[in-house]
Amino acid sequence: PCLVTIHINLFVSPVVSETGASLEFVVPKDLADGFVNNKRECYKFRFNSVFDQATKQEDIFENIAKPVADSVLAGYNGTIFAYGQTGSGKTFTITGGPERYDDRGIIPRSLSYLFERLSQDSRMVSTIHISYLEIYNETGYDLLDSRDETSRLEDLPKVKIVEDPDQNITLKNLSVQQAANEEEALNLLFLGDTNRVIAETPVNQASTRSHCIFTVHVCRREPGSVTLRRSKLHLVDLAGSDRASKTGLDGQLLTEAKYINLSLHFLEQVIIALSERNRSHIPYRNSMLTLVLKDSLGGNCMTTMIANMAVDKGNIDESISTCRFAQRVALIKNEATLNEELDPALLIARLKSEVVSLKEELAIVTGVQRSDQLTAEEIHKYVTTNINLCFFIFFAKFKNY
Ligand SMILES: Nc1ncnc2c1ncn2[C@@H]1O[C@H](COP(=O)(O)OP(=O)(O)OP(=O)(O)O)[C@@H](O)[C@H]1O
Repeated sequence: PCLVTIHINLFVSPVVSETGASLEFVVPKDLADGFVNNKRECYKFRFNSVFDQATKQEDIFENIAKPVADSVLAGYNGTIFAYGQTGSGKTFTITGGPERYDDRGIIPRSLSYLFERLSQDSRMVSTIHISYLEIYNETGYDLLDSRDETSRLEDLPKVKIVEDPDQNITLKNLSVQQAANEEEALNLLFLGDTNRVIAETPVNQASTRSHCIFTVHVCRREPGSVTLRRSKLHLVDLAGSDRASKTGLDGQLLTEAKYINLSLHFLEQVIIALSERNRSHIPYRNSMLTLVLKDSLGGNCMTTMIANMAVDKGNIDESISTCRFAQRVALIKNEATLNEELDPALLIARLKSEVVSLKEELAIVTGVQRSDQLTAEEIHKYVTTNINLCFFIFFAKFKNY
């Protein structure tokens, strides 16, 4: 199945027309000059769905996040990422607005939904863990650090990527904390968001210029079963995609803009490579973002991209560039598979209890009670076999000489 879906979330009243799930930008000749392309006036893009500024957060959750959360409960990985220029509503969509309860975004609604569904399903034993990572200028920071000393981003624990020989990625120093219920999970979200805000200064609005990845790790098993089902839900608030060339920045801001542009460029490169069927090499290693999302973009994952746009006249070129990026993402076809694995400790316990009951059955049938000690006959058989084997090896070596 095609698992990459693109949804457009419009914030500011559009100067574009929406027809079903497509968007049409009509750029007047005078505006086109110096902005986009003064030859072409009409740009049309098709998407899985288009939401205008009147759409409620609840509708966004029902249409976009709920199907992904359902697949996570079924044991598949899921990713939802919000892409778009600064101020287009990415944080509002992913986390929500601070003022009204109805403005809760995808993260709190997904947590609430996951805990509700897990509590209804008494056939499975489930646990939820949370991690929250911020990537700023190619360095990862653990947002779930609960020490009170954080006043700058640099005070947070730095997260390092470690790759094992099988090219599996682990994130060293990123805490993964258990949440027993919705309230505990929301407290972790709050802790992470507080660290995000504290680490900012008016000069350094890091959250605007960093990528934030909130991950819900779900582990499920039937009572007594040795099979574990592990899945992850990544909810990603990307840095603003504004093009550095246009923003007229210098100094630290320019450095940040370059990092963002570069990491989004590498994200695009990975996406393009994934959409080409015969490509054997996917350039995940170029940036921390693509390495962290390695199993969540093209691999074993249901990926949904939300392209946020502030579609007013001044932003028309950024909006068209966002649409173009979204169209390229739509070309990826993922094959998601169920993440099942055996728990070795449980497997050994099960095999041991099977041995005990088989011994009991055997004792009933043969009338002989087995113990863990070998019988004299078994010891004799074992010793004779070994002597014969040594003799055979000696003979074979002797023949070689
Ligand atoms: N659909 C919406 N309804 C009401 N307010 C919104 C909506 N979308 C965004 N806003 C408001 O617009 C402002 C900018 O939105 P937001 O911070 O989510 O943008 P952003 O894309 O995350 O920006 P940045 O890249 O700087 O992080 C915020 O004050 C937010 O509350």
